[in-house]
Amino acid sequence: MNDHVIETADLNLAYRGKQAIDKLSLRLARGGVHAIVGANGAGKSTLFRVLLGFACADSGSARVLGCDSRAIPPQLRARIGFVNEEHTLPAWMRVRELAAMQGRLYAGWSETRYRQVLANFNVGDAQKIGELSRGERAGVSLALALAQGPELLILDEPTLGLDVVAKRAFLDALLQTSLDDGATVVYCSHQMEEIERVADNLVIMERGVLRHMSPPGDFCERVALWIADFPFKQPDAGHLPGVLELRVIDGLTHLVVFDGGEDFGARLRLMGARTAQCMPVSLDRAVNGFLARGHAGVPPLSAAA
Ligand SMILES: Nc1ncnc2c1ncn2[C@@H]1O[C@H](COP(=O)(O)OP(=O)(O)OP(=O)(O)O)[C@@H](O)[C@H]1O
Repeated sequence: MNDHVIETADLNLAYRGKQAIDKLSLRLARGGVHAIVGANGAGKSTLFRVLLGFACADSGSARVLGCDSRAIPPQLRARIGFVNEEHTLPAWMRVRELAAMQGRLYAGWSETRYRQVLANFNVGDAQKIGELSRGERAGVSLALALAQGPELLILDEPTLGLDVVAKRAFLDALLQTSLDDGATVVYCSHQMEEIERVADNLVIMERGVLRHMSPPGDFCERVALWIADFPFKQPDAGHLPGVLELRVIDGLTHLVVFDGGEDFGARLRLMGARTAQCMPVSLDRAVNGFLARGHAGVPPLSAAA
C-alpha cells in the first residue's frame, strides 16, 4: 500500500502565461487532516482540479491514491470524496432522492454515517436542494461525501460562508469520520482557527509554490512576536533576517519574526532597544505574517520543513 495519498512531482500549470502551479513537488502521507493554506490565487483549487483529473497540467506528474490523475478509473474515483466551495448539487432534486441515488452509486455507502452527519444540520428529507440555505447545502454535501466511505476526502474551502454553529457541526462531523473511518482529509481554507483545531499537517502555498509543510504547532513555534522599545530613533529593523512584519504601535516596535534565533533580542538591543520582549503568536498571525511578506513583494523565506 502506498504511504502517500497525494504525490506531485515538478508539477506545472500556467493559464495564458500566468503560473498557477509552479514546479510543485508535494507528498501527503496517508491518514489525518492536511490543511492547505495560501493567499487568494495561490493555486489551491487548481491543484485540486489537477489531482482529480478535471484539469491537465503542462508538465510534471500528479498521483492520487497511487494512480496517475489523468487516468483515474471509476472504481478509484469512488474511493475519493470531493466537496467544493459551491456545494454544487442538483437543485431540482429532493434531499431523500439525492441520498438514495448516491446510495445506489457507492458500494460502501453508509446510511448510518449519512444520518449521523446530516443530524447536525436542520435539513428535511423532503426539501429540494435548491430550497436549502448555503450552510444546509454544505451539510448535505458533506453528509453525502462522508457516507460514501471515502479513503481520501478533498475539500475546497468547505466552510466558506457558514455561520459559527454550522462550521462547528461541519468540522466535528469531518473529524469524527477521519478518526472513525481512517479517511485522509485534504482540505483548503483561509480560516486559521479551524485549521488550528483540526489539522495535523499544515501546507503553505504561495503563487503555486510549496513554501512550508509541518504540523501547525511546529510552524507556530518558529514564529515569534518581538516587541521592542526604541527610546530614540527607530532603526530599520525590517531588514533583520527572518522579519516578516514590522509595525510601530504606540511608540513600540512590533516585529513578527520567522526563525529569529536565540540572539534576536540581543540584536534588537544592539540596535538601541531599551527592552525587547518575545511572545508566542497564534497560527493566524504566524501564517498571515508569512504570507504578507510575499504580498509585499519581498523575496519569500525558505521555510521548507
Ligand atoms: N480558468 C482559469 N483561467 C485563467 N486563470 C485561472 C483560471 N483558474 C485559475 N486561474 C488563475 O490561477 C491562479 C490560481 O488560482 P486558484 O483558483 O487555483 O487559486 P486559489 O489558491 O484556489 O485561490 P482562492 O483562495 O482565491 O480560492 C490565480 O492566479 C487565478 O487567477
